[in-house]
Amino acid sequence: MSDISLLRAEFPILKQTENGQPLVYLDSAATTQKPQSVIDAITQYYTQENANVHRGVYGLSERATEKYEGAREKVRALLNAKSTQEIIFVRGATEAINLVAATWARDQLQAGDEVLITEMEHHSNIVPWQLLRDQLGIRLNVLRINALGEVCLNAMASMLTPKTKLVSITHMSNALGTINPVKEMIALAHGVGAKVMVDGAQAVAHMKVDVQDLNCDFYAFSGHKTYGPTGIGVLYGKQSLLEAMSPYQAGGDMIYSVTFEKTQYNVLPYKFEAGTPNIAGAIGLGVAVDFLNRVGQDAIGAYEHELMVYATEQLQTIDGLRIIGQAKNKGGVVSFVVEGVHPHDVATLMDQDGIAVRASHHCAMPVMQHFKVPSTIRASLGIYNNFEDIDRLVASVQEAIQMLR
Ligand SMILES: Cc1ncc(COP(=O)(O)O)c(CNc2co[nH]c2=O)c1O
Repeated sequence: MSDISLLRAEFPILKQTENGQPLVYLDSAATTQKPQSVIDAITQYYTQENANVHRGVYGLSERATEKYEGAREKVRALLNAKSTQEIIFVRGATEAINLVAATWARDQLQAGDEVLITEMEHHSNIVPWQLLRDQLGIRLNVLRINALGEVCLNAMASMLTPKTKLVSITHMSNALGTINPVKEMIALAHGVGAKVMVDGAQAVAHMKVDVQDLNCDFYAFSGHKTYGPTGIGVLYGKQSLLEAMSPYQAGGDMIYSVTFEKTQYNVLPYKFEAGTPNIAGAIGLGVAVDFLNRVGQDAIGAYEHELMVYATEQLQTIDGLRIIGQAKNKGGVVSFVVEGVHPHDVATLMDQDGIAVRASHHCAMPVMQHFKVPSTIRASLGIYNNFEDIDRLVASVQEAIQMLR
């Protein structure tokens, strides 16, 4: 692992204090902080390269297009997709999932067909399928989690039927930290002819993702959770599926020719990128990919795992504290509740100590229902966190509890 103190120095926001204390940022599952290289790339685009892409026949536009499409190639390589035609820029994982629901699913599913999700999904991978259930009459099945926050492959196999047309699963839970055995889950789903969407929002920044090795049909992630800017994300889709899908949004750039009688759509990936894209966001994402490649996704995940294990051990010494989510295969997320005190009150007091954690249902209300809690306090890790951050977290939790009890 690269020198963490040198890596921390690349993140300007970490130099500031919060309530008079050095900031300890432990909410990277919500959004990661941004390295100076990403910030500089966006500034450089707007100060030296800004022009609309794909249509200008002048140098500025050609350079902007080269940067934009260069970012797409970086994402292709990061995911090991076969072609840049399989890389669609969207706003984030939410839009990626909604795009598949609005196109592939609406094209392919009919009343009585089944979609399988897990109990640990983020709302962005629950509600789109509920809308289709209510509109198309499909059946939405839920693979339950166990007391540790894990799914069971045998239980999944027993839920798959010839009517299961889509399995949509998170690679890593934002609320529990559970890392799912997605490669095995994909193979099971393909065994009954179902396609698989993987929500990779919490994975790409923490582990190497190879979409060809996984053999997933769709893969989604958000740029802002991978050290990139907000408003840019990626949908990967197998080219054969994307070619057959109806367009998602209609307008400029997604067309080849338009008459009032008929429109011929553009080729991939542009068929799914209507209107002026988030050019600066894509360029920033490309530089974030450079950062991930320089540090190494698996190295980041291994370091965060060490911090997570240390944080779990230290927090578990606190009377009345219960860790929510103790999967054997777990990423850099520690969710917990404390007997007799509300998570929001604890997190509010922790903010006074300069500690930034999330107290919420984390857009995973079914997970909260499963564990019979209204919300949890969640510390989620990024490459810039260190063991001192964990020590300050634990001390602040202890102090908050003493004040509240
Ligand atoms: C697993 C998962 N899927 C999808 C999303 C949606 O991503 P977006 O489209 O970029 O918003 C999130 C966001 N998770 C969180 C956002 O804020 N706190 C979180 O835990 C997520 O954690």
